[in-house]
Amino acid sequence: MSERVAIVGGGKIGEALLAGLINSGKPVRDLVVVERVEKRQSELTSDYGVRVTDDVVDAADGARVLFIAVKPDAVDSVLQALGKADDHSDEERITVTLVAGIPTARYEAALPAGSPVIRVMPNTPMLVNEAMSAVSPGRYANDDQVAVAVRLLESVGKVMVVPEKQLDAVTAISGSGPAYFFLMVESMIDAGVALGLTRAQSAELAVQTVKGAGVLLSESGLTSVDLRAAVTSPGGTTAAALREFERHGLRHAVNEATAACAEASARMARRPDLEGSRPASPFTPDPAAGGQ
Ligand SMILES: NC(=O)C1=CN([C@@H]2O[C@H](COP(=O)(O)OP(=O)(O)OC[C@H]3O[C@@H](n4cnc5c(N)ncnc54)[C@H](OP(=O)(O)O)[C@@H]3O)[C@@H](O)[C@H]2O)C=CC1
Ligand SMILES: O=C(O)[C@@H]1CCC=N1
Repeated sequence: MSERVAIVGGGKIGEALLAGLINSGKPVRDLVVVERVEKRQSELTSDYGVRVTDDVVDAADGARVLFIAVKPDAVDSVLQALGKADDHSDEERITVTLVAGIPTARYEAALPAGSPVIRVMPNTPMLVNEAMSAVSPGRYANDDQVAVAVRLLESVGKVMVVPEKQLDAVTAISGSGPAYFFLMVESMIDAGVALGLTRAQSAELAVQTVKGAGVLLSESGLTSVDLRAAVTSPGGTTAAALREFERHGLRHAVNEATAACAEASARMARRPDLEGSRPASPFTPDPAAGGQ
C-alpha cells in the first residue's frame, strides 16, 4: 500500500530518513520534504529526485505520516503551521517526531484535539539502513498507528518500543551514541599515526576494526564481555592496553558522559508553561514529589 510521507526538516536526520526510505524501496513519488534552506532544497532535489517545498501545510495535506526532523527550537513554528492546516485526506495524519527532548504532550497540546503523536529517538546510521530507533506512542496514538510508524522505521533499521520516560536514557545510549564511537575512532587514528602508521593506513585499520567488532557484537550471539575476553590473551598485548583504559577511568567517563547527555535531553522538556504535562523522567526532578 502506498502511503504519502512528509518529512519536515531536510537536515542530517531528515536526509538520513529520506535516503533510508528510498533505499528500502519507498517510491519517491510518495515522499515530500519540507526544507527552508535553499541550498539544501536543491541538494535534496538533485540527489534524490524528491519533491521539496518550504510549505509545511502543503506537505502535510494528504500525508498519512508526517515526520518532524527540525531542531528543537524550530518545533513550535512547525506546530503553529500544522495547527492551522486543513487535512483533506480520509485518514488521520500521524505525527512522528524525531526531535530530541520535547515531550509528546507539547505536540498534542498544539495539534487539533486527539491528534496521534509518536515520539522517536533515531540515530544517523539510518543513512545506511542500520538505525536504532526507540519509539514512544503518545496518548492518542492507537496500535494501528504505532504499527504504521514502526513499519516505516523498520525499513531503515531496528526498532524498540519504550515508554516515553525512558527516552532521555535512550538518547544517551543510541541517539547520541554514534558520536562516541566516531570520537573513539578519531582518537585511534591519531594514535596509530603517533605509532608510525600513515593516516590512511591507520584510518583503514581503525574503521574496519570498529565495523568488524560491531558485526561480531550483533551477529555472534556472544556478549561484549565474552568477545573482549576472546581478544585478551593472558599476559598479552590487549591486557596491557585494557589496563591503561581502566587506569584512566574509561568506565567513569562513559557514565559521566551519558548522564550529561540524558540530563541535556531532560532539560529540553522543562518549560514553565508545560511543567504539568511533561513526562516523568529519572533525570527531571518531580515538583509533586517535593524533591528539588
Ligand atoms: N543528528 C542526529 O544524530 C540526530 C538528531 N535528532 C533530532 O533530529 C532533529 C534534526 O536534527 P539534525 O538533522 O541534526 O538538524 P539539522 O540542523 O541538520 O536539520 C534541520 C533542518 O530543518 C530545517 N528547518 C528548521 N525549521 C524548519 C521549518 N519550519 N521548515 C522547514 N525546514 C526547517 C533547518 O533549517 P535551518 O538551518 O534554517 O533551521 C535544517 O536545514 C533534531 O531535533 C534532533 O534532536 C535525533 C536523533 C539523532
Ligand atoms: O545532539 C543532539 O541533540 C541530537 C539528538 C541525538 C543526537 N543528536
